Amino acid sequence: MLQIQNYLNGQLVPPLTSRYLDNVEPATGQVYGLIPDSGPDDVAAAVAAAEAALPAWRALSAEDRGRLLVRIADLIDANLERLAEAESRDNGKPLSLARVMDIPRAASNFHFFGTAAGHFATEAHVQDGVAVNYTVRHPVGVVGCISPWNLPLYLFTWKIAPALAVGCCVVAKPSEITPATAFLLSELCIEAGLPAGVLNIIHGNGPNCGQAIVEHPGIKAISFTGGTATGRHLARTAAPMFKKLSLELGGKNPNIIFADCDLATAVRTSIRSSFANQGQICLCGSRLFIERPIYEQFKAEFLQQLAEQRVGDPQEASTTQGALVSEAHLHKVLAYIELAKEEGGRLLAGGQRVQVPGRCAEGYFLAPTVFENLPFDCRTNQEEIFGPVVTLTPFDTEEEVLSMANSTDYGLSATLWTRDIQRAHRVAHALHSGIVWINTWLHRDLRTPFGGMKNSGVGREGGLEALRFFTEAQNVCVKL
Ligand SMILES: NC(=O)C1=CN([C@@H]2O[C@H](COP(=O)(O)OP(=O)(O)OC[C@H]3O[C@@H](n4cnc5c(N)ncnc54)[C@H](O)[C@@H]3O)[C@@H](O)[C@H]2O)C=CC1
Ligand SMILES: O=C(O)/C=C/C=C(\O)C(=O)O
Repeated sequence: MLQIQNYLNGQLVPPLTSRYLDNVEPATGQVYGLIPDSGPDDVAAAVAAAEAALPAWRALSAEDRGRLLVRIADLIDANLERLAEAESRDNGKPLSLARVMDIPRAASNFHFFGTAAGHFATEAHVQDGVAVNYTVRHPVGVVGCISPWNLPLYLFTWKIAPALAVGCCVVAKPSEITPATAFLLSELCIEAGLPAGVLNIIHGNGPNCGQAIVEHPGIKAISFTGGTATGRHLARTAAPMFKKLSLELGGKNPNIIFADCDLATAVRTSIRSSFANQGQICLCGSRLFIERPIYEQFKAEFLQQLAEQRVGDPQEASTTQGALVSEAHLHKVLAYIELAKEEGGRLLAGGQRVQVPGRCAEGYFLAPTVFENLPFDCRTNQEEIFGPVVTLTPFDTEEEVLSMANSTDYGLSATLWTRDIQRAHRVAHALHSGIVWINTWLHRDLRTPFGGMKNSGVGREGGLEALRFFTEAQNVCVKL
């Protein structure tokens, strides 16, 4: 049985609470490990360790800090197979996906921010020969990073790496549902020689452990990715303490397909943007809007390619759809499928739990599900389902599709498919989304601002935005 430990002040230690939570393998429904059920005392010890480590860590040159981060990136690369297996087992995602997406991206996060810190220049403003102002960016101090279960190591490292790069020390909590790769990362940090206390990984649930991180007065900034309701609660706690907040929350993203698109590429990519990671990516396009002249053709080709998806044991090479992350999440998604039927949706594919024979008989598998005939403003089309469930809706005009696409409380990402370059830019600029992909999906450049509008979040991650978030700007004015 895998028994996970906290990474506190450079050591792997049991929680001060002495309590543990079960860790369940979603593909089998069986408990396969234990994770610390840490509480406020564990968090306080982590903050104390981080505060003690801070002066030496921030005094290191960006190059020296970067060298350590790149060493961690190299160790992630060297342990790719072990990490991918752990991620797949913990989350239910296909091993093949963890191998090519989650773990390589975790290494890229450390590599990118390890090298980026050396390019992080300060600004200067000269006032007509009268004065010069220059901006110093100091590390914020000890920061909290709280991450979700859908892309566990990928999102955990996306927060930790920029914080460490600029000289902050970190108290981090991975999701209690998928703690395994964060634990393996703590072993790699020890192997890399990361100084004690610079990064502390405390495991536990949201209300006890996450809440204690948000409430602790020693934590100066919080970077959070997760559900919108949790983000709202977190903001309510942190705002009166004037903590800096970066919130990456939910999405209900439109995928707009115009009749002049490259249909084959649009269909193939839309299968991925609908169902990758069992639809459990905040960037998945769950509302497909198709221009009426190609609606039937798109639908037929989409359903034909969907039939080639294989729901099965995440460890098998042929599997494209693994298990949903938990029994509770499976039931949440199944409840939305019932709601879609009640709202008048016509079921075109899926809609039911899948029984995978053998070791996965008790796993949380769901057939990729497609509905049509639902109004754009029904709950199915407005609320985040965060699973392999999409809707198809025809449209006639650009104006109509924009009003449907922008109708939700979310504004994270959007995809549009067209060969008309002017329309592509016009529609992109009119979409209320922090991220717009034209003729592609999840094409990432780590330098770009990443985040959402409306209820999809506050602030931006990525590139300079992340480096700025984890620093305090101080202006120094010198009279010439
Ligand atoms: N990136 C995204 O957009 C994600 C969206 N979701 C959405 O959120 C829904 C709920 O999923 P959950 O697993 O419950 O996500 P969640 O938002 O509750 O969990 C994310 C992280 O926040 C922590 N957390 C929970 N309560 C907290 C608190 N009071 N203070 C500090 N940290 C806290 C959790 O332990 C976890 O590490 C999902 O069904 C999905 O719709 C979930 C995960 C990722
Ligand atoms: O940074 C990325 O490429 C992806 C981020 C995805 C999320 O934040 C999410 O699914 O929660």
